[in-house]
Parts: sequence; structure tokens; C-alpha cells
Amino acid sequence: MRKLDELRNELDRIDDNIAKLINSRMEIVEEVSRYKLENNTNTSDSKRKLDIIKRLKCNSKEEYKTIIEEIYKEIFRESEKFIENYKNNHFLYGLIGENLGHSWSKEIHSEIASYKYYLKNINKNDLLDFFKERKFKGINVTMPYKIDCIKYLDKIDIDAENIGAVNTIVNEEGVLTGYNTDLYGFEDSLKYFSYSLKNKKVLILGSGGASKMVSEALKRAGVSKFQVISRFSWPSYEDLDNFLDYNVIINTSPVGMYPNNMESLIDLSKFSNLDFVYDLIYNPYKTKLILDAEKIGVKAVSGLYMLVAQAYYASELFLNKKIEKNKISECYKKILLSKRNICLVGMPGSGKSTMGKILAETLNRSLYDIDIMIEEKEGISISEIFEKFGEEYFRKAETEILREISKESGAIIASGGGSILKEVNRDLIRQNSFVIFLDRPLEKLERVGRPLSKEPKSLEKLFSERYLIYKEISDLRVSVVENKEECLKKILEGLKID
Ligand SMILES: Nc1ncnc2c1ncn2[C@@H]1O[C@H](COP(=O)(O)OP(=O)(O)OP(=O)(O)O)[C@@H](O)[C@H]1O
Ligand SMILES: O=C(O)C1=C[C@@H](O)[C@@H](O)[C@H](O)C1
Ligand SMILES: [Mg+2]
Repeated sequence: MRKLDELRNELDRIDDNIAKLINSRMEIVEEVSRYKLENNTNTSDSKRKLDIIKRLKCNSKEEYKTIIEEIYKEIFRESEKFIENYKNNHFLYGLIGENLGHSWSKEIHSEIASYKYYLKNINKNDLLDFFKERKFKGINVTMPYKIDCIKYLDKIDIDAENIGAVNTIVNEEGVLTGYNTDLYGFEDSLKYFSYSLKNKKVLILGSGGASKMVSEALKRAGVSKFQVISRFSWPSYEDLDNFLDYNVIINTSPVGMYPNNMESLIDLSKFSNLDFVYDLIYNPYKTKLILDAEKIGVKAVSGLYMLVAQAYYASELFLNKKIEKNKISECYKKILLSKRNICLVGMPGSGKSTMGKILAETLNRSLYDIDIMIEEKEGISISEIFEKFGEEYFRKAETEILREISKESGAIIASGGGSILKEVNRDLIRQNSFVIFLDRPLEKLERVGRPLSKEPKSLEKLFSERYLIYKEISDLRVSVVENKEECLKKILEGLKID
């Protein structure tokens, strides 16, 4: 038998190795912490932990299995503690709320200032601890905590107090002050879009924190009358007939917000004096309410500019310094460009798939080629779908796919040539897309494998039926030059991307 000293020396060597390995493990855990902070991911994955313990026990001697289990439980506990602490210590600037998957605030703040800004989902039950610890320097607050958070503050700014909701909190040496920069963002947006609410009769849809903010803004703007419409009390959406002479509708409710795109509770055509619609929602860029307003020629504004402007004012408060005002419109334009899809429309064979692919590669964005997606789903070619099931079947499949794809942000969409014939498809495309019409001379259009334009005569007919619709739906018309690189250049110039 070996002597005790000898055995202890052996243990020391093994411990050195274990400590080295634990250090290496913790370095990875630190990377995981960073990843989880950046991506707003929750810490614990119980199934994964159980699987690991099971695997490690499999590789261990029968009499050591429990030891392995206990040691690993401890390693997991400590690692989780480390991750939680890391996330709390590094969450200096950011947004708290309940479902932040939809938020664009991270990108916006990184355009406006140089601090790192993170998103943090918090459960109602953890709110108290979060504010007790108060490790952050400056945060934004969104649904559903804009009202609830007030009780944790030490001070509240007068405008936020009048509104009764807070979206910005600054921590100055442990003292928390609440502000409402949504108000200033909203007011700025009206100036940017040159609309004055003075002497207007305004309907506000929704009765939450954002509705309170808009009510305050309306008082400050000197509106002649305003009315909040709420699902829960009088007047509700059933009572709208009493307000059909109103001039302005402002939606502060989440109806129509991603992922419930295309929902609206209002029939705008009934309103006789409507001249302005404002939807505070920014994803989708154009809600159904906005698309409907545009269709009847009513000026309509989306929530994106306001979102950028409120972030700008929050940034000034976080940093306690002035930031150049032109940052707002610069950032607005950048975010609009990066978050809107680019949808290519045009005649069959005009180059939508080809230029879509090149654009996606150049801009490093996802590509959705609707025709290809239908072929993949059905397992046969477009020509075969037409032959076997007819055009109506194809059109249905096209709308179904568009309904999902058009909710995306920042993607390239190669649409089917005839998709713009249906109003629902036009709405789906326009909600989030910058639409580019690839206008290619008739004689250059490829006709092979395209059931509706096989014959020259039918191609001419399609052209006369569709040309005006392509022009009307598009934000940009590009005359296709017979050189793909030149064509790409023209598209990028139109988009103003260098
Ligand atoms: N700018 C261009 N210069 C030269 N050739 C081009 C250009 N754009 C597309 N092409 C060619 O034109 C043909 C048709 O292009 P493509 O298949 O991309 O059209 P499409 O609009 O997607 O058609 P469909 O509506 O049938 O899906 C292809 O052979 C492609 O290589
Ligand atoms: O969705 C978002 O990212 C936000 C929405 C509004 O509540 C803002 O007040 C908040 O600052 C950020
Ligand atoms: Mg194509």
C-alpha cells in the first residue's frame, strides 16, 4: 500500500488539474453569460442539466455516481449564480419589460450613444428585487411596467407624474428618478411629420400607459376635444358611431402589433372629417390601421419616429448631456432602412429572384423567394401546380406564405409576379416593405417555365393588366439594365446604400 504522503501528493496533482479545468470551464461560463446578456436569454435550462448529469453518471463507477451528481449540482448552482451576477453587474443601460423580443431599442440606442444597451425580460415577481439592487445607471421601462415601476422610485419628474407613467429611470448615486420621454418623442414626431393637433377632435384608442401619455400631449397641444376608447369601459369600440365627426385617431393599444399583424378594430371609411391617423406601433412599420388610412387618402404616421425620439431623450438623461438633435432623424432613417424588408415586384421573368439573391448576398440579409417557397412546400414546380390544381390554388398558397414572411424585418422578398393583383397581398407586402418595381422591357422578359406568360400575346395582356399596379405599389421603380452588376448598383443607389 502507498504511504499517506504519497497519496496526498497524488491528490494535490489531481486537484491542480481539477482547478485548472474549473477555470477553463468558468471562462466558457463567462462567455455564456455575455451571450445571455446580449441575447436576453434566461439562465436556466433544467433539461440540459439533467442530461449532463445522466451522461456523466454513465461514465462513472457505480459507487461514485452519487458523488458525481452532487458535485455537478454544485457546479451548476455556482455557474448559474455567476451568470446572474454577471448579467446584473453588466446591465447598466437597457430596457425592462415583459416580452421584449419585438423591441428595436437596442439597435436604436447603439446608433445614438456609445454605451452598451441590453434588453431584459423581467417577471412581475422579480421587479422588487431588481429595483432594490438598482445596479443600473439608466433604463427604459416598457409594457407592462410603466405604471407599476413608479412605486420603486425616489423621485418623479413633473411631466411623468402628470401622465402617471414612466418609461425612463435614471440612477444617480442610488437615487432613482423617473421620466416620461415618450411624451417628448411623441411631440417631436408631430413636428417632424408637420401635423398640428390644435383645435382638432381626437379619438385615442386604448387606455394604458401610452394612452395617458397621449392624453397629456393633447392637453399641451390645445386640442379642442379628445375621447379615450377602451375595451373595458364606456365608450368602447361598439360606441364609435358617436364619434364619427372626429378629425384624428391615435392608436395606443397593441391591436395590430407583431405577431398579430393585420388586426384592426376600426372601420375608417365611416369617419367623415378624418384627416390624420397616428399608430404608436412601430412593428409592423405600417399597421392595418395605417394601410387603411393611406387607402382613403388620410395622412398616417407610424410609431417608429417617436420610438427613436424617445430613445434620444432617454439617452440625454442617462448621460446627463446634450446630444445633437439631428441624431434623431439620422437614426430614424437608418433603422427604417435596416428594419424594413425590401420586396421586389415585377413581371414574370423580370429578375426578381435573380436580383433578390444578389441583393441578399450583398446586404447580408435573409432571402425569401415566394415562388421557390411554394414549390418547396408543394413538392412540385409552379407549372405543375398550375396544371394540377389551377391558379386559384396557387394564389391561396401564395397569400398564406406572404402572410408569414411579410412579418419579417430586414429581409429581401422576391414576390411572385402576380401577387400584387390581390389587395390582401398588397397590404401584406406594404406593411413592412420598401417595394422595388423591376421594370424590364417586354421583349427581354424570360418566358420559359412561366405558365402565365408562355405566349407573347398572353405576356402583353399581363403587362397591360399589371403595369399600373406595379407602379402604384412601389416606392422605387428601377429600369432593369441587362447587366446584373449595373442593375444592383441602380437598386442600391435608389435605396441610398453605398
Ligand atoms: N439585370 C439582369 N441582367 C441580365 N439578366 C438578368 C438580369 N436580371 C435577371 N436576369 C435573367 O433573367 C432571367 C429571369 O430572371 P428571374 O428568374 O430572376 O425572374 P423573376 O422575376 O424571378 O421571374 P418569375 O416571376 O417567373 O419568378 C434569368 O435568366 C436571369 O438570369
Ligand atoms: O419597444 C420598445 O423598445 C420601447 C417602447 C416604448 O415603451 C418606449 O417607451 C421604451 O423606451 C422602449
Ligand atoms: Mg422568380
